[in-house]
Order: sequence, then C-alpha cells, then structure tokens
Amino acid sequence: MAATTGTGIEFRDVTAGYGDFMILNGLDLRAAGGRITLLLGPNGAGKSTVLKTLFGMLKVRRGSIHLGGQDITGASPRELLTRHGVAYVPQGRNLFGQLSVYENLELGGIALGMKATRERIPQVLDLFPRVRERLHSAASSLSGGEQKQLEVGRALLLRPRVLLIDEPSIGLSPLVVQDVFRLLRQLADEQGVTVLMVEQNVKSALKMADDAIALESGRLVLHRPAGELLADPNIERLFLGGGAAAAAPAGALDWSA
Ligand SMILES: Nc1ncnc2c1ncn2[C@@H]1O[C@H](COP(=O)(O)OP(=O)(O)OP(=O)(O)O)[C@@H](O)[C@H]1O
Repeated sequence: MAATTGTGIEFRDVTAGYGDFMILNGLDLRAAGGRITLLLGPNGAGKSTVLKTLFGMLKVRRGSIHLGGQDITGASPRELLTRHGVAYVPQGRNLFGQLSVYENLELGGIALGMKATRERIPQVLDLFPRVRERLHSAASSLSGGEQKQLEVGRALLLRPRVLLIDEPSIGLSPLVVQDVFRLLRQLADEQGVTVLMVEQNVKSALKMADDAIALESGRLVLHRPAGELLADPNIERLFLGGGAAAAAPAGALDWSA
C-alpha cells in the first residue's frame, strides 16, 4: 500500500500554453503525496504540458500551482529542483551520449556540488546494477532501457520528493518497462516520493499506479483509483470511443500491455 504522506501536487484553475496558444484551459488537478498518479488522455490533450508547466518551463497565465500546500507558481526549473525537490525526466533520450555513464551522473548532480554528488552516486547505482556494470562506457552505448534507468538515476541524485516522468516506456521491451515501473513503486512506497507520470502503456501502468487522471483538451475529465479504472468493464469504451472521455482517437492509448 502506498504511503499517504509526501508532497501533494495541486493545479488550481491553471491556464498555460505555447505563445498565444493555450493548451491547459483552467485545469484543476490534484495528485496525492507519496503516490503514483498516471496522466492519461488522447494525443495532444496536454499531458506533457502539465509536467512542463509544473516544472516551470511554461509560464502560468492564470491560476496557481501548489506543492505540499506551498504556492510554487512562477518558480524556475532550478528553484524547483534545488528548493522544492522536483525532478523531471522528459520524454526521449536526454543523456550526453559521448560522455561516460559516470560523467552523466556527475553532471546530474551539478546543483549539489561535486563532493555530495560523488558520495551519492554509489547509492543511486545500488538501484541500477546493470548501469553500474557500464559505469565507464559511453552513455550512447547503453541499451535503451539502461539509458532510461540512467536518466532516472540522474534525477534521483537530487533526492527528489516529486518525480515527473514523461513516457518512460517508449522504446523499451516489456520486461524493462516492468523494471522501471517496479523502481517507481519502490520510490513511492519506501521513500514517499510523489510520482506524476505520463504513459501510453495504459494497462501495465494502471496495474502499478495508485491513481489515474484523464485530460481532454487541457481539462480534467476523470480522476479515479487506478485499480478501480482497470476493473471497469467500460474502460476501453471510455477511452477508445463513446464515453465521457471519448476524444481519444483509436490507437492513441495502448491497451495491449
Ligand atoms: N513546443 C511547442 N510549441 C507549440 N505547441 C506545442 C509545443 N509542444 C506541444 N505543443 C502542442 O500542445 C498540445 C499538447 O501537447 P502535449 O505534448 O502536452 O500533449 P500530450 O497530451 O502529452 O500528447 P501526446 O500523447 O501526443 O504526447 C499539442 O497540440 C501540441 O502540438
């Protein structure tokens, strides 16, 4: 059972977007502290935009964002990382491919200072034995799964209280995806880390998440316990046509795994 303590996330009536084009339109959203919340919804619904806005990469035009009850609207990514314990693992590959695994970890700890970083690296590597074996290899020579683990490890160096993670399973085999999901579960259960995750592998993600939130056109259309949603016989219809959150084009969400 997930811890109920931890840093909760709250969006209050948030409007944000790119240039003059607003993607989040008065979004109200809550993700409980110390739990794993899955962000679902069709392509373009604004899921990644939620993570970017929370991480201070997009300006909040209206409304406010709160972490553990504290208003963090307008905070920069650096402030969020160093003062508020928020780490963000974006979609895709975000490593310095020519640098070694170890050097990538050192860079991840820049905000900590080199001494603290070097002390923490072995602790992070305890979680990722396969990455540890490749410590002095170029990051680009790791498999896709190992690279994603390294990215998560790099984020964990800062001992975040909130982990924002965007589609960690892309390009990974189902077994490796399970490894990544298990690790997220462990972070939430044992360290009370609040995880907010976008994931298209809906079925397997729902199996390990605590809560599910669905967006449609930048607004919340559903917030339910993940297990309850998984057990709902209407689930595929809800997302793939005909239901309240029915804007998803077929294929936008993958129910196969
Ligand atoms: N840098 C950008 N500049 C302009 N528009 C953008 C930018 N990034 C995303 N958008 C637009 O914002 C909308 C929401 O994108 P977002 O990535 O948040 O959706 P999503 O729900 O994560 O979708 P997906 O499942 O396809 O990743 C889309 O219409 C997208 O084209």
